[in-house]
Amino acid sequence: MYCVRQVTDQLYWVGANDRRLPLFENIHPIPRGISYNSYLLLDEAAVLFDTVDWSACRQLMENLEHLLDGRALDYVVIHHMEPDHGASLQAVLDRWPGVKLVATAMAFRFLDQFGVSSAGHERITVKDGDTRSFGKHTVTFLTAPMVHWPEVMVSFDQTTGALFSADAFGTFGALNGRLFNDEMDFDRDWLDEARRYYANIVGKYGDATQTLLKKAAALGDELKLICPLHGPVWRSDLRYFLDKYDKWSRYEPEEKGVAVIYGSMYGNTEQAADALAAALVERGLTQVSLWDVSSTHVSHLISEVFRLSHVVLASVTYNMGIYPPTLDLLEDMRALNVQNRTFAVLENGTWAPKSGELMGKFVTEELAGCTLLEPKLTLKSSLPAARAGELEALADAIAASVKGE
Ligand SMILES: Cc1cc2nc3c(=O)[nH]c(=O)nc-3n(C[C@H](O)[C@H](O)[C@H](O)COP(=O)(O)O)c2cc1C
Repeated sequence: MYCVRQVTDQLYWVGANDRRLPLFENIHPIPRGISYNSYLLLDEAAVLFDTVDWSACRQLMENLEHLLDGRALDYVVIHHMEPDHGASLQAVLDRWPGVKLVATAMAFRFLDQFGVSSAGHERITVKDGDTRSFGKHTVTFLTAPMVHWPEVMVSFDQTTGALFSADAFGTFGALNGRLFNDEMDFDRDWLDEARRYYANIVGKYGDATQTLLKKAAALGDELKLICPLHGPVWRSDLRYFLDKYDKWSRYEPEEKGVAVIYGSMYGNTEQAADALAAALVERGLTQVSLWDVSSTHVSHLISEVFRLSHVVLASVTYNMGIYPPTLDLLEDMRALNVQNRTFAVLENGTWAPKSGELMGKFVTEELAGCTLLEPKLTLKSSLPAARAGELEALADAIAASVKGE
């Protein structure tokens, strides 16, 4: 059975949802699933913008058969050759032997590398700024290198104002019938997953995203729709999501607040982290969150670090080093280019506490624009009530920094 949504008079969403995939990129948990968006333009030419993951191929084909209704598919525009969008290309090429391919030179190279057999299909190589008319609709192709992969391009339909934005503006989560941002409470139900998607999938490439945002800004009021490869289509309040992307890609926090992330084996570090979080809330901070590094997937922690201005890392000492899950988080922050955050550290050790010094060094030497607040709080196995004043002093320093005092 087909499942399509009309986007504009001649444009249709023909993608599919996957609610069975446990891990996106075999890394990131997606308990709410994922959508693979694909779009069909039925103008004088029938144009497919991207395909879907192999798991969603059958749905894509049924959607296309339904809408084409015996008519041939004329073009496939490939914005991104990653297999979650390119894997079903072969089935489309085999089904419509006359279909022509439109992509960047690098995307065609990747297509060959992934083993897609396109013999007999005309290849139209496009460069940044090239334009093509498909009938009433004239589309401009804009390269967006490293907005995830180097071959990426986006395209802009001048007629409808639709930006096919590839992985930019994507979101984790299956669509479940709702396609447009105004059919859902995005801020309540989707923003956290959108941020987690951005931070972990695109987050490393803030500069590339900024370049794309400038191209989008140059479109001005002509930009009416954003059609990403995952998640909702934006047809209203575009500024809201463009502003989020602007903040995230500048590595600016969305909120002034503190993520307290602790690594603890026997509960003593956890207890101190709990007390610190409570002390921060008592000082009037409303954005305080507390996370166990061992039981929270690192993708959520990265997302929280992108959201908030301050991070407290509380970690036991482990073989004279940082607790391994906390070290993983720090390394992920470095890999994803986390910048411009204020950190505080709390360490624990029974015979030679060392994790605080190492975390402080990592933050100041490995993460661009990040600063370390004093004092560092050192626990020797546990924090006795008699030392509560030291925890209060750390809370004072963090709260003052958050409030900009
Ligand atoms: C495998 C292992 C290695 C450890 N290495 C160190 C160490 O190098 N230095 C130290 O002071 N404590 C070390 N510890 C002890 C813990 O850091 C310490 O007991 C801490 O208080 C535990 O805090 P928790 O109750 O939050 O788990 C180690 C513990 C384990 C299990």
